Amino acid sequence: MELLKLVSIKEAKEIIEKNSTYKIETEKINILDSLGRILAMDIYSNENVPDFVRSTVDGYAAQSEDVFGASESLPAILKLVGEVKIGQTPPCEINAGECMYVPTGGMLPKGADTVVMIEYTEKLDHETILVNKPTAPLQNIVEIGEDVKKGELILKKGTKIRPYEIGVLSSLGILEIEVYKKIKVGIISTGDEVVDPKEKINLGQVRDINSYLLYSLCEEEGVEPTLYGIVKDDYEKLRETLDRAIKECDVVIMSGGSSVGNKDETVKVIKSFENSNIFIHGIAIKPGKPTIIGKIGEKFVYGLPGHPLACAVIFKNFVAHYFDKLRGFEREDFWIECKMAVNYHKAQGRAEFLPVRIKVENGELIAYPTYYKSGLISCFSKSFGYIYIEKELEGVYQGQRVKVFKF
Ligand SMILES: Nc1nc2c(c(=O)[nH]1)N[C@H]1C(S)=C(S)[C@@H](COP(=O)(O)OP(=O)(O)OC[C@H]3O[C@@H](n4cnc5c(N)ncnc54)[C@H](O)[C@@H]3O)O[C@H]1N2
Ligand code: MOO
Repeated sequence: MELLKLVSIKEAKEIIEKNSTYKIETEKINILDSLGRILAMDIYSNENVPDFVRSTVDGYAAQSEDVFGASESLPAILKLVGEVKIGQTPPCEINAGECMYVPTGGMLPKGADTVVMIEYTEKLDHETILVNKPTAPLQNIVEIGEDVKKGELILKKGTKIRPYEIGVLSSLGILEIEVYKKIKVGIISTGDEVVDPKEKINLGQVRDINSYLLYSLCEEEGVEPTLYGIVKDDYEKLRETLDRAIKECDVVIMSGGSSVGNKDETVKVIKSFENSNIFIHGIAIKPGKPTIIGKIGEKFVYGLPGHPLACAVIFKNFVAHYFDKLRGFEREDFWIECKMAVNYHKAQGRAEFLPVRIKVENGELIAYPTYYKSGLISCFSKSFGYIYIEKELEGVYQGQRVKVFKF
């Protein structure tokens, strides 16, 4: 029986990168439809935001020199020369010894360099204001271009659009942006024992988890999944479904039948396509060892392990990574540092992704492994994230500080 030739995680990622030649087209969309999409252009600001000096409080625009040293016992006395209306330009400039009422968000009159909050003033009569607290130059104001400067690169190609990016774009009046089209991903579950959850199952059968798991993982990545259903371990049917999926999608993910058993047809079926090339069959990772990654023409085809946990771990590490490459997205992984609750001995020869949940004990974050087998699914839903244990290590010790990455 042929043994799988395992590549390391690093090698697998490099192979994926080297083979990422497929081009994803771009499209122009309204910013309200752009949440989670990846920007396909650099965006420069063509104006200053704000483009006028703006007050951040309700109060009196004044010259800071005039209110320097003002106090309750010795207030500064200013002449009120008018009022700024919100959304309008000030009626006039102010000079030394003068002030003008300005609302929050109102434009500062020329001559003013500070705004005294209304709470620190007293209106003596219709044209006299007493100020009993000093304000420094530039206090309580937003300067021209303080938010965004004209000509500034505000969003880089490859940025994932969040609500905050949409806010910045609307502040500049940019309502249409160019993003990568959603990557179309075909999902095929295989296995004689796998049954659609809508149907009744018999002993020995299992409900299809992977179609649902992969579909939602795809949605989380902002790509467009299509389910091609469950295909029995039948070479012709699998070939026919893969042929259809590869024509209709940019990437195809199959699950099940990736190992070396008698009925594991995935490799045979991929190889039957004239223009196919399998560049990975086996990664030194737990869970997820018997993973297949190849191409049919220019399009990537994945054969993920049938075990649901393995399927999810491989998706996160090697499918999402490929989506990133196609869209120029640089992912940043953040972690939470925790203390390990117990000793954990890792399997030899493979790097391991160990699911954990976090508890707070005596003010410390403690990571508890949610003991798992890769054929299970519920331990992931009980976990916060995972710790990564390198291939060369034997395991992790109780009390050791570990990095917990969120799922
Ligand atoms: N002799 C060996 N046997 C196995 C090896 C090995 O190296 N030598 N590797 C094991 C590892 S590790 C994994 S992971 C699995 C992967 O197996 P396959 O990818 O070939 O998947 P199947 O055999 O088709 O299924 C495995 C398991 O998962 C269940 N399954 C499959 N599809 C679904 C689905 N859509 N929803 C829910 N569950 C699914 C299936 O019923 C099996 O229980 O191979 C080990 N064996
Ligand atoms: O790689 Mo397998 O996923 O350990 O069971």
